[in-house]
Amino acid sequence: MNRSACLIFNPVAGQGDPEQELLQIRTLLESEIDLDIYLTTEEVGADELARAAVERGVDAIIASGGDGTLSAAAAAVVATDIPFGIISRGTANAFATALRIPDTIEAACQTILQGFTKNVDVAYCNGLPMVLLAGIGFEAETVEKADREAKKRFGIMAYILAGIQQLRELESFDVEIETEDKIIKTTASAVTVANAAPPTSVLAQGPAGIIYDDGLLDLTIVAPASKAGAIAATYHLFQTASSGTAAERDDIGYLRAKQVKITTDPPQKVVLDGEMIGTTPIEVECVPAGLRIFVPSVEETEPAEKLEGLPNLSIELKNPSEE
Ligand SMILES: Nc1ncnc2c1ncn2[C@@H]1O[C@H](COP(=O)(O)OP(=O)(O)OP(=O)(O)O)[C@@H](O)[C@H]1O
Repeated sequence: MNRSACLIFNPVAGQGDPEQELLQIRTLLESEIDLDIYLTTEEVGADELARAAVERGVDAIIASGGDGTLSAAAAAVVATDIPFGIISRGTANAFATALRIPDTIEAACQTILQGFTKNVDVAYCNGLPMVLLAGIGFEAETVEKADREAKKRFGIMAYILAGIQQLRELESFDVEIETEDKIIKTTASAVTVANAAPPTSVLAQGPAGIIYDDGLLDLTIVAPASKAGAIAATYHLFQTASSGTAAERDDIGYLRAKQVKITTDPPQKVVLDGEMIGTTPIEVECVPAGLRIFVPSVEETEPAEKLEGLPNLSIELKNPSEE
């Protein structure tokens, strides 16, 4: 007997041809999975459609769209034990990258077809489900500045341009961070509480690797003293994210905690999984193993070598025994 799933599809997400993409998904999945397909509209979002699917008691929920669609659907699936599939078709694809799920339609569908699932942590931030991260300070501002029009025109560049613009307006604030075992007070320009984060969420990259199934949140505090310092700190975090090492600058701090309460003076804007949700204070609590997602059976490893494409390339294999 075939498996079955509810597919929630955003027909305006990303820069591809949505009709073509839906057809591709159906072609790949429908050989083995009976799909009940729902399209999001401006009025009825992925959250509402996913909640209704949970109530119907479906076998699996698959969401396809940009980060907005995926996190809205995931939020409704938290703590239900219904397996959740992700087919990413957005600009940044932060969600899939953070959860280490392939971001091409074909590979994402293969992952779902293989049927291998894993429980990952989620969190609640001020009572709202959080899969990736909550950003206070300039990460929050970046999202607000990269509007939908700009994203459509410039893709991922929109985020970078918004980030650069934000650096020029850098402001610091007093912050108090209360975890289950300590209270930290300092001055900062950005505080990020991550459950999972892609390397492009630079301001979350204080610790050496963000672990999404350890029952803990990863906090990064960035406190540069000047604009030049902000650029240097951001660049350092970018490097640590790429190399998998922990940040080592006086103006970057990091810690892990099960739960955290953050108050700032003055109040700061907060972005939760890519959406503005208001201002500080926030309270974030990790929900260990709160979401069951389809993942590749073998984690993809980065290739250690890439040479193809270089001009006039020739590769000669040496056999040491013949020397
Ligand atoms: N049928 C529709 N018509 C217009 N807007 C829609 C429709 N369906 C969903 N939306 C809107 O799409 C937004 C979510 O977009 P989503 O994040 O999935 O894609 P994206 O913006 O292209 O991706 P990314 O955030 O990665 O750039 C929501 O604001 C939602 O209201």
